[in-house]
Amino acid sequence: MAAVTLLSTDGLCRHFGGLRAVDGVDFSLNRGEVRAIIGPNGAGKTTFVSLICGRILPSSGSITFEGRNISALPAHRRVELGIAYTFQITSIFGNLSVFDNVALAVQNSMHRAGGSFFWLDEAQMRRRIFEALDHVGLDDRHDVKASALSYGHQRLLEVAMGLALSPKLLILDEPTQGLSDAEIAGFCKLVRSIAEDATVLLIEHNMDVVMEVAGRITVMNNGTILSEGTPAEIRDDEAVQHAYLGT
Ligand SMILES: Nc1ncnc2c1ncn2[C@@H]1O[C@H](COP(=O)(O)OP(=O)(O)OP(=O)(O)O)[C@@H](O)[C@H]1O
Repeated sequence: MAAVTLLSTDGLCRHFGGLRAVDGVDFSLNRGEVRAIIGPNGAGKTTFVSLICGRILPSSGSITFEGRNISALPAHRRVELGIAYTFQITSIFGNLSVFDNVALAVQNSMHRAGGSFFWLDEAQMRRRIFEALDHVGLDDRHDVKASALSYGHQRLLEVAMGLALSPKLLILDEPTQGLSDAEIAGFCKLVRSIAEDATVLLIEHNMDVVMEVAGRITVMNNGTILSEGTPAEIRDDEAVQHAYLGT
């Protein structure tokens, strides 16, 4: 089947004063891919995905999602179009239950998107929340306070908060940071199952995870794309080894 472009960027730049955090990035992501973005600290990975989800706006260049220029749209409009994200910094409310955290994520996007999910009645909303919790394996912990979850489970809760928005594109920023080996193995399985319905873009430092889950890898360095290819191609790429692996 021919690949269909879901998201692309054209000459995308974001400068902070004199610093070119993202510097003329041309990027393309096909529907159904699991794409990893890797690169050394400060390469511009988080800035790049923040531009895609609208947390920050570009200095220049454009972002196209499903054929539509979304460069100037605020984040909540992009959520409405199907772009969901979880970031390194946790967005969980510890004193609320697991269920309520997911409910809040859905309600927030409903509210901010001007009622795009307005058609969801209470039963539908509950179903959607439980589906998301079931997907990450937290359904039996729905009434537990989020602060009582282990760190690994809190990260899964964040993924559930993204999944409950039924995204076409789910962006995960360092999702396995701080997880145990067993939790990381579970996470890899989870990403593969999410990818049955959605496109996944993840920033990941754990190379074992990258090699296992990503169909393709984009390597960033100094705000630009250094290389792109399959895990095998990237592993054998000398420029990547030099810049990223320091060998
Ligand atoms: N809001 C900001 N203001 C000023 N500089 C910033 C800002 N955000 C990021 N930067 C700078 O932009 C560059 C790219 O940062 P970014 O966080 O995107 O890199 P990264 O590849 O995600 O790094 P890491 O792997 O350490 O998370 C860094 O030099 C960083 O200090």
